[in-house]
Amino acid sequence: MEPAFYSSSAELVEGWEKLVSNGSSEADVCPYIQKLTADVISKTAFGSSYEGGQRIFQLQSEQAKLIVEVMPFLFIPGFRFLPTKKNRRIKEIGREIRGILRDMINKRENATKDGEAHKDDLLGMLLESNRKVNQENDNSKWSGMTIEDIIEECKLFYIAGQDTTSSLLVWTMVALSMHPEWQAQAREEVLRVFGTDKPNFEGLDQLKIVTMIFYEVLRLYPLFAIVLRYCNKETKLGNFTLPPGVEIALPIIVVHHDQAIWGKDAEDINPKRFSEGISKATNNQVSFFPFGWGPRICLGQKFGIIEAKLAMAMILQRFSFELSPTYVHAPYSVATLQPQHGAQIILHKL
Ligand code: HEM
Repeated sequence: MEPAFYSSSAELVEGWEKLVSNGSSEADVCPYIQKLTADVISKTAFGSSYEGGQRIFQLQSEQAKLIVEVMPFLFIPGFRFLPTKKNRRIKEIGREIRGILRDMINKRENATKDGEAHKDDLLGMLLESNRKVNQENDNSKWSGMTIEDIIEECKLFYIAGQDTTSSLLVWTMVALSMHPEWQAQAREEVLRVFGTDKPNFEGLDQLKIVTMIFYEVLRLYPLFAIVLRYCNKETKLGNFTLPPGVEIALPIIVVHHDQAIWGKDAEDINPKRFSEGISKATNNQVSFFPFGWGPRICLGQKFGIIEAKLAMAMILQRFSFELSPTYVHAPYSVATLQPQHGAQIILHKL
């Protein structure tokens, strides 16, 4: 993982170094950071480079935008089955993504048969564990995952592993631009731990201020505004009894902004509230859950935080940054919480 995190972050900062060759330059950082996290997930999950997965990312983001557009009509029973232009495009995209992934899996299986494939990425591990389960059962009865299951897992990793970490990094750059005093503290910490050397995993563990800033950014801008739960059986929730079949929305964004929990400055950026860790900041209540909670909690939270820390450390080592006057603060939710009009930031070479 470390080489993929490092090489993709190095590519990002090298690109920005060219951009600021005259000292300073303005850019919407979103596409650069999206490319970084797309590259990392492509390499670690599928062993392919960004170009290999580029079509899947394009299709998934088009699909997410269309889904947000049709959402207001979903209360009409059967609406999603109507052959409207948008519904047809959503289905078409789904078919194209499944086709690309099926092709990727077939190629990998053929390469494995020829003894060529590597097994240390997610796709390799899924196929290998599937092969073992079936061998243990003498291939008599199919008991592993089906190709369709594997396709669904791959789709989930593409969407869960890319948009999330990129949004965290983008919001962190926006927050640190709004609060240069925290940007200075974060840079001081990074330079104290790494100097101008290449960051390593052990050092990333020592970045306490950067971690506090990430938590505060995830509190104010939780990438998923809500998570959903479905009651399989009658469930007691406080004074309520919920019958089976009921779906519950847990509004992360509302809890994270609640003044009764976080105090009068709930709307302000104050990383200090996490200086003694999450349990102290929340009084041991479940009031901070940007990665969800319970058995379905995010599988990639450590992955995402380490990836973001490494990228942020490399950015802080090389640049200072501030918001451009053209930036408009408008968080909106398309699959994840994103700045609606981009994140225009002025980068200065250090
Ligand atoms: C800062 C980054 C991230 C945030 C804020 C985040 C947040 C979340 C949330 C809120 C959920 C739903 C949990 C629930 O329903 O309780 C989730 C699920 C998931 N995430 Fe993440 N995520 C992040 C990064 C990642 C990364 C980098 C990966 C993969 C490498 C990943 C893989 C997954 C997977 C596979 C699930 C589904 C787990 C399941 O249903 O059992 N996430 N994430």
